[in-house]
Amino acid sequence: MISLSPEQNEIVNAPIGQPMRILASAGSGKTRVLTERIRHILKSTKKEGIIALTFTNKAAEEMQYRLENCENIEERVWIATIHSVAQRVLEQYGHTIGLPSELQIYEKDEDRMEVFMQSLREEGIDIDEYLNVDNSREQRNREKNLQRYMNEFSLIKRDLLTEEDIVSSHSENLVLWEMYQDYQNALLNSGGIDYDDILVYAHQILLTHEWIGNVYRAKYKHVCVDEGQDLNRAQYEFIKALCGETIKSVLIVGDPDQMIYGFNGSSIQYLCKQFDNDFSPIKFKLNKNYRSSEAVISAANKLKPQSQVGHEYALKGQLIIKALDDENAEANWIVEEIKNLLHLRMDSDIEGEITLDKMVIIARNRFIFSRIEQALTNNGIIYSIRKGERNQEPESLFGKILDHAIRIKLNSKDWVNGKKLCNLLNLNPPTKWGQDDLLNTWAQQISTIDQNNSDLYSTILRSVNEWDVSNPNIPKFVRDFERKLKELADSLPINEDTSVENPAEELKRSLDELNEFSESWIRFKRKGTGDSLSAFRNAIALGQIAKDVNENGITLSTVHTMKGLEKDIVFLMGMCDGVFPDYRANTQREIEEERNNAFVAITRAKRWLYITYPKKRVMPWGDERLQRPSRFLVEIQE
Ligand SMILES: Nc1ncnc2c1ncn2[C@@H]1O[C@H](COP(=O)(O)OP(=O)(O)OP(=O)(O)O)[C@@H](O)[C@H]1O
Repeated sequence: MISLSPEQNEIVNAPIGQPMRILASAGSGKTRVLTERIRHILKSTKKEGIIALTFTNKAAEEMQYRLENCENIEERVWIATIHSVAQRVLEQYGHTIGLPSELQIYEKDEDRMEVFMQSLREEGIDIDEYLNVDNSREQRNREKNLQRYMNEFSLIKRDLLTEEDIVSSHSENLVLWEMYQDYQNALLNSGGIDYDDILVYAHQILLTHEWIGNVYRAKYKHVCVDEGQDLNRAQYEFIKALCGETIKSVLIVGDPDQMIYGFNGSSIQYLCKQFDNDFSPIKFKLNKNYRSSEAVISAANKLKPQSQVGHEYALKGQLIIKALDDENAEANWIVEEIKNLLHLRMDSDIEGEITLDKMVIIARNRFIFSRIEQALTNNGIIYSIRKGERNQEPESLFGKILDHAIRIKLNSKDWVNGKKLCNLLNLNPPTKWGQDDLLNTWAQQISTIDQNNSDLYSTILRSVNEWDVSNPNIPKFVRDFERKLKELADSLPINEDTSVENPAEELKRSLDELNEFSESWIRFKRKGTGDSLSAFRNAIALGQIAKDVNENGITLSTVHTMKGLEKDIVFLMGMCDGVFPDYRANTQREIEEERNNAFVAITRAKRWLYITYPKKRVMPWGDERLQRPSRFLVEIQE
């Protein structure tokens, strides 16, 4: 167990009951201090509960893991993302503001747009006129305008804007607020809400029903918030409403230099100003980097002058910068370097053997990885890509049918998924949505259609229809269908013609997805946050029970998915202007956020940092373009 520094200790052992704000630089031990503080509160108070709010599900799991050995941890500490806590408020108290009890989250953009468009069509509205599309023949214009409105709606929710705000800020489009209301009604008429609504409605519930906030406040007397620099207004106001007038023991920790969610409405002003105004906290600072070597800290300080100091025992480490002829040369050079490192095996800078799991390749965006993936594969080097937390769509027909059927079971008004299911199975969609018996009716229809596996598909619908939504018997479903799918596999003719759609592959994918479904259910039950089908479905939609990434081999990660994590050896690739900073960043504020991204990327390194860029890149249409090194790289080299 590493001992805490005097500065860290002061925070962990500060008197309990007062608001605290910690501004701390990369690698200065924020996460450690936060977990130790929670441990301290648990020990020092008898029964009081703590809500610990994280930014990602992964960070919540990590904190859970670190606090595992605390007594009564499950009962006393609620560790979750802000969205998960808000979702729980909705599940339990949504009815108090007129929301249906089985709320469906439309997590995909395409579904939200479809719900909106269909409701306009039903009202007999001329969509092109409504969306202000000049040329009605241009489908692309319509989609672009629609996407623009969807972004506006998102912004309204993330910034908690009111009608007056909209009217004063959008004088060129006075109907925006009306359109927003149309969109909200369209969602609710389909029995659903969107991702941003979770916070908006939960906030509204807490503001309008003091007693509901009191239910939480009776149990939880302390609130801790991680990654405070990434809060947007809706998130901040939700936390504030959760604390109400009574919770004063609020600790917020963050690093303004690591704010990288501006596209999500984040602003450092909630951490740096608003919290100050609302809570008058005691303030702390941590700027000693315990993670990185001198070489890494020096590079970080070039980007963010005086942001951090190294600690007494920081190793020298190394920074290697390399310009390569083109993207292939860059990928090959990195792969050769990885091989050299593996060959080296030991070095006094690195604890233990140098292995692939001690390395990460970071890029500004995932499109940069195509060459390096190819080069790693060609050299037989195992790698995995860290994915974001959003839900993965099923791919097999079996998986898709199951997914849509579950949504219909939960919400028979969900014509978006209902129609998709009808399309998949060649069924006629009903003229009216919302009847309880849809799945059974479709199951009967399929039985009469002559198509491959119709028996299997109708049985899926029937089985899902029979589930008790408050506690579905999913293990039995999994057992039954595992057997059925295996029987189908056994009956396949041998020597399948692989030039046509391969049924063996499709069956394998179906079984894999059934297995994933089963594992998700087990993880959901283990979390203990509910038993119902709707809680399960929403946990999937919010990525709360996503499978851990397989971190075998070397990791490839974008800056955003590497946030909060660390590795001994970091390769930062594709470091040319246009990629990093991203070509769309034009304003001063956007460029500063790109700088934050670069700062996050390099401070992931514990010991050795490699930065590379190609001197030319081939554009998708074949042109070769000369590249300039990233302006951030130039600064680091100065
Ligand atoms: N007092 C300490 N002594 C030695 N090592 C420490 C100390 N405090 C933290 N560390 C180590 O420093 C590293 C960074 O700590 P941590 O991840 O908590 O920092 P952080 O501030 O959350 O980082 P970031 O914001 O950059 O993600 C970890 O490896 C941690 O174990």
